[in-house]
Amino acid sequence: MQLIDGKSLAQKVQENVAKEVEELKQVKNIVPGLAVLLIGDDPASHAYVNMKAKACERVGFYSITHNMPDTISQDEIIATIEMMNANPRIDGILVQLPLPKHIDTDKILEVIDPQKDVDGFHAYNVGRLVTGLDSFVACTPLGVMKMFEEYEIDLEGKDVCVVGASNIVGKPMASLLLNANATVTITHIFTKDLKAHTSKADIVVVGVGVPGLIKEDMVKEGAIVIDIGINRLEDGSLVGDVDFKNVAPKCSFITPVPGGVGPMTIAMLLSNTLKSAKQRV
Ligand SMILES: Nc1nc2c(c(=O)[nH]1)N[C@@H](CN(C=O)c1ccc(C(=O)N[C@@H](CCC(=O)O)C(=O)O)cc1)CN2
Repeated sequence: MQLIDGKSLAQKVQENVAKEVEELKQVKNIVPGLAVLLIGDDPASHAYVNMKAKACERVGFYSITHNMPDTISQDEIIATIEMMNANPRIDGILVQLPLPKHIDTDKILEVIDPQKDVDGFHAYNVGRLVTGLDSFVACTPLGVMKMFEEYEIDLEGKDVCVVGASNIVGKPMASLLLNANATVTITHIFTKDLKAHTSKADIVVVGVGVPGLIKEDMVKEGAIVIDIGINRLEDGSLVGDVDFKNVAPKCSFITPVPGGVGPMTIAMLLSNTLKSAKQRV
């Protein structure tokens, strides 16, 4: 069994981004800029946004965080996004999710200029991804693809079971895998027999937020298991959606939580923002 080390890979991606930022500054006098909108007081969202701001600082980006109370109106959020759309120093805009219940997430995401949509959540970029065109791709699934590349895991013709069909993880993950010529099954809350699907798969990718959902008898011998789940337990510890201790011995490759896919999310956000800055006109 080989552990896929997301922490080290994320570090490597960040170092490469930092080098490219230095070049971009010297050759074109461009400093990539990221704007983050953080609405409400969810502690996990605050922690992730802080991590993003620190990562931006490390690689030499300009970044701004718009911290807003959860009493804010939808129109005020839209006005802030429009301001960022028009700001020439800003190459990437993201709205930290989840949003408070009174805000319509789909409406908010549609306002972001698709050319600055470094989270890849805008319908324009989702459509381009599905059709196999170049686009901004959601950071977590993009990070998983980077892991496959780094560990030379060939996807062509592989049976992959994606557990979870969310817009930010499961669906873009399935599109990326399909574009890489894998045979993809997406399972979700209404799937009748989850085990029937996972146990046949060469690769299982899970991101649903249910601690320990994937058990030893649900994966085949030699499977590759990618755990996108991030669940904070009452004792403060962090676990994924896979029963790691019992599943790992059966796997050829597996990602841990923490230190697996999570750090790749921020690394790929930096990479997407750099890509956007390079496309500045
Ligand atoms: N607008 C977005 N919102 C959310 C996204 C996203 O990509 N865009 N993803 C998640 C949260 N997220 C980034 O926003 C994120 C999650 C986890 C990690 C991470 O590095 N996790 C570490 C553990 C960190 C800890 O101790 O808490 C790990 O798994 O090792 C980074 C970013 C939902 N919202």
